[in-house]
Amino acid sequence: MKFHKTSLQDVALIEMTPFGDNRGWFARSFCMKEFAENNLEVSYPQHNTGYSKTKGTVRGMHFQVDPHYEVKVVRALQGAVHDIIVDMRPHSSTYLKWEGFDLSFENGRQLYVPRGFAHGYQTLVDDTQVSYLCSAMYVPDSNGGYRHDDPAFGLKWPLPVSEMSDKDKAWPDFVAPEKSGVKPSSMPVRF
Ligand SMILES: Cc1cn([C@H]2C[C@H](O)[C@@H](COP(=O)(O)OP(=O)(O)O[C@H]3O[C@@H](C)C(=O)[C@@H](O)[C@H]3O)O2)c(=O)[nH]c1=O
Repeated sequence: MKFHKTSLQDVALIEMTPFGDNRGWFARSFCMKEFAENNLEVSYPQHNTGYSKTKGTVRGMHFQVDPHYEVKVVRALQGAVHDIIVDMRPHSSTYLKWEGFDLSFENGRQLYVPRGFAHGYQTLVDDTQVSYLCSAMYVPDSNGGYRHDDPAFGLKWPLPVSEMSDKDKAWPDFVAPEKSGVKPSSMPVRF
């Protein structure tokens, strides 16, 4: 596997190393040893899959709050997505910065999303499956989110939005705690 740095602190873009033959190919998608050598989380008690029917579907921007905050390792098992993450860690050098990544079945790329990031994606084709390893169990009460079009972030999505959950339409505006003086418990990482 190859591990690439990105513009965001602690984020990695991971490429598989496929071994091709007459049947197709084989590749490692997770390796405890290689992740550990790259200082990445190695324990993932949950492995989730989300299927979206329609091109343009947006899910996000999601996180779980501390202490249930989680690393996610995201990839497209089928189809393609534009995946966006926002660094919500107040003490990070890339606090409130974001970056988008194209993840597809064809390119096999995986995105390593550290604890303290908001995460979302838009499907680029119909019938897309996204899989992600999670380093923490799902805890409904610790779920948080921001809207995909929150003006505080100015995220650029490649397509018009076709589908979205009611929950994702209703997330409140992000207000920077350092500006408002309010230190919300709904930040992924507590202030
Ligand atoms: C995430 C999750 C959801 N659920 C349930 C809750 C709900 O009834 C149903 C659908 O949940 P959601 O609407 O939150 O699914 P979805 O919008 O696909 O949520 C996912 O979005 C992407 C962007 C992420 O980053 C993921 O961590 C996750 O939050 O599944 C679980 O039982 N376990 C889980 O781990």
